[in-house]
Amino acid sequence: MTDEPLLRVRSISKFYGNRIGCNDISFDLWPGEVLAVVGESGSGKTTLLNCLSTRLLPTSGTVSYRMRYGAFHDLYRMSEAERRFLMRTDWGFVHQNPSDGLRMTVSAGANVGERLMAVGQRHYGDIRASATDWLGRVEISEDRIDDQPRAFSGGMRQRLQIARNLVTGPRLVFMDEPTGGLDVSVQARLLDLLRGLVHELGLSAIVVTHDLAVARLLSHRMIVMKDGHVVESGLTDRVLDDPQAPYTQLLVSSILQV
Ligand SMILES: Nc1ncnc2c1ncn2[C@@H]1O[C@H](COP(=O)(O)OP(=O)(O)OP(=O)(O)O)[C@@H](O)[C@H]1O
Repeated sequence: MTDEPLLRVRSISKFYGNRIGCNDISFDLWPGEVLAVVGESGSGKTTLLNCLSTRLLPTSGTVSYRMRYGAFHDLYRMSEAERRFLMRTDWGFVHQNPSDGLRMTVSAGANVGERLMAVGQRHYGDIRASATDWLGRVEISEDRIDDQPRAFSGGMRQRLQIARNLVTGPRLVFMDEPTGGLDVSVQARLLDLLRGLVHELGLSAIVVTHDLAVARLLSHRMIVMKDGHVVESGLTDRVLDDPQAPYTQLLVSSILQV
């Protein structure tokens, strides 16, 4: 642990014309910390995640990232090439829909291996060995390495997407509803796996979810959004066990009733 954050987010706002996407969001993300961003549909979670991961240009505000060599860089002042380099090396992005994060018509092994090639690995045997190792870590059996992900179940695809993202040893992973769209039993297994990997690798992550159970299991801290604003933030257990904002109280109680 260092005493400096990995990401500093200051007054990020994104407007779509007159419509608020997200408004005046600030927080620090610390090394090894998992932050959940929760809220109902349309509250601005995806807008915020896309602004933080430089997929969307905010209307105002700054996001700075502590590079491996220690200096903070303003993400929106970097060149496109520098941002792409960060995305390939230091960051991962796990999409809700695995087909957005995988190449569906190349083999599972190649999906994992090509990320290693993108960071400069050239030795075929080493790449194949790392891919095999990572498939094992996400519980995909080795004999599926040459199969294409379109032949996989939804849960397997999502596990493959996770392997593809983690194989390069990123420091920060963005996740957009990583267990959305999966059966409940598949979700539980995936969450367990994710929790183990995040812990083992000491990853920092920002996880967007509308599911408070996902936030509870994965995150240390959470922010609750409504209509583009943060209505409450704090340690996950505190927010869920003792919500202060009326909106969070409603969210927590409505979940408990189902
Ligand atoms: N490309 C866009 N153009 C115009 N308005 C948009 C666009 N994308 C999002 N919005 C609006 O911004 C607000 C926040 O949307 P956002 O998708 O960030 O919410 P969300 O919490 O991620 O919702 P969901 O869980 O349904 O994805 C909504 O009012 C939405 O209609």
